[in-house]
Amino acid sequence: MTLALGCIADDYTGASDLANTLTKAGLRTVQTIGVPADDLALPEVDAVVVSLKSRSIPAEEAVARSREAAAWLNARGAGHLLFKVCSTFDSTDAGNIGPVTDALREDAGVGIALVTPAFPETARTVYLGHLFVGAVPLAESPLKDHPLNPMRDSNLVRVLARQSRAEVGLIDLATVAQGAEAVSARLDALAKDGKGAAIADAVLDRDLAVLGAAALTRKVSTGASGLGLGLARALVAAGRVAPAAAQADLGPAIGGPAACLAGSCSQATLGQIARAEAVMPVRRLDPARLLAGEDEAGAALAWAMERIGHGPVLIASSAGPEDVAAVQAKYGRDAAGHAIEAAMARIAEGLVNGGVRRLVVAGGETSGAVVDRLGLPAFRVGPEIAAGVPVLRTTDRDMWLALKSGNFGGPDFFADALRLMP
Ligand SMILES: Nc1ncnc2c1ncn2[C@@H]1O[C@H](COP(=O)(O)OP(=O)(O)O)[C@@H](O)[C@H]1O
Ligand SMILES: O=C(O)[C@@H](O)C(=O)COP(=O)(O)O
Repeated sequence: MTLALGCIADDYTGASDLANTLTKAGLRTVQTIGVPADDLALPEVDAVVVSLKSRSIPAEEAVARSREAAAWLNARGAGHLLFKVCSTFDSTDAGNIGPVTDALREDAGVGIALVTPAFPETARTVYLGHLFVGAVPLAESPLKDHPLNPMRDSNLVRVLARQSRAEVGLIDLATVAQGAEAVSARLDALAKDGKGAAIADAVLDRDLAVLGAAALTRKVSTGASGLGLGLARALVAAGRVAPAAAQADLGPAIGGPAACLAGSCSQATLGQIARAEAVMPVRRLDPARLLAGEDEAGAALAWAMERIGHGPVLIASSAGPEDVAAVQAKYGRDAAGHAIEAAMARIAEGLVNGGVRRLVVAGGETSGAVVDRLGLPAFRVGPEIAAGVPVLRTTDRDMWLALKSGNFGGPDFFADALRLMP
C-alpha cells in the first residue's frame, strides 16, 4: 500500500468527517481507530485517516500518539501528512494543536506548516486569521461554552501561538487570492522569519484548492476537513490520485435494533435531541445521580432494552451551558466528562450485546469512548447523512455507525441517520 495522503485526526467524529470529505472528493479512504495493528487487513486505498482520542488529553501524550500514527502512515508511503483538527479549532492554551503540529513538522524536517480550520461547507471561514462560525466570530459562537475546550479568542494566530513553541504567522486572503505559488512563497518568507506555522485565510471553497496545492509543497499540514478537501483536489489535479468512480458499495442491509447516544452538549445536538423526542423514546441521564454513584447507566440500558424491539431509542446526557457548568463546578470538568463518557460507553456495550447493530453517537469525545469500548478497529465510509457526517460500516463485524460531530447535522439528524443505515 502506498498512500497519497496520511491523516491523523484528534477525535473520532473529526476523523469520520474528514474520511467523508476525502471519499466525496474521489479518494478511496478508510478510517482506522487508533494506530492499526500491522496485521490489520485494509483495502487498497489512497488515504487512511487514523482516529485518535487526543484532542483533550495532556499535550505530551497527544504528541506521542500522533508520532506513532505518523510512523505507521510513513511506513506505508504517505506522501503528505494532514493533522486533522476541529473546524472550530477546539483546543486550550495547553495544546494540543500547537504541540502536535510542531512535533510532526520537526520530525518531517519541515520548516513551517500551513494551518487552517476553514471549512466553508459548514460555515467555518477564516479572515485575517480570525475564525468565524457562520456570521459570528468564534468567541461569540456557542463554542465559547464548550464543556472541554471553550473557545474564547477568535484570533487563531494568537490562539496557536499560545500553545506552540514556534512563532505563528498569517497568510491573508489577499495572498490566497493570488494562488498557490503566492501562498508557497509566503510560507517560505515566514519560515525565513522564524515562523513554524502559519494560519491561512479561506472564505470560499476555491480558496481551499489553493491552500491544498500550497500545502502539498511540504510534507505536513494542519487543518479541518476543508484543508482535506483542498489536498484531495490538489492530489487529483496533480495526477497523484485517480479519482474513484463512485461511492463504494458497502454491502447488504444489516437491519436489527437501532439506538442513538448523545453526549454532545452543542446547541445543534440539543436541538436534534428535542426533535427526536417526537419520533422515538428519549431518556435523559441525570449527571448528578451518575456522578454520585447511582447506576444511571444500568437503569438507562434496562430502559432501552425494554423498547428497542419496537423501534429506535435515544439516550442523552446532553445539557445546556448552565447545567453543564453546575455539574462541572461540583464534580470537576474532567471528572464529570470522563464519568459521563464511560457511562455512555457502558450503555453502548450493553446495547450491542443486546443485539443493536445500528448505532448513532453524537459527540467527538463521546464517540471515542463508545468506539473504544466496542473495540472497533476500522470503518469503511458510506453515504453522507449531513455535511461532515457519513454512515460508517465496521470492517470486523456487521454494524452501521454514525459518529456525529457535535455541531454538525440538521434538525432531524437522528432520524435522517437511521434512514441511511438499513
Ligand atoms: N450534562 C453534562 N454535564 C457535564 N458534562 C457533560 C454532560 N453531558 C456530556 N458531558 C461531557 O461533555 C463532553 C462533550 O464532548 P463531545 O462528546 O466531544 O461533544 P462535542 O462533539 O459537542 O464536542 C464529554 O466529555 C461529555 O462526557
Ligand atoms: O471539524 C469539525 O468541526 C469536526 O470534524 C470535529 O472535529 C468536531 O469535533 P466534535 O465537536 O468534538 O465532534
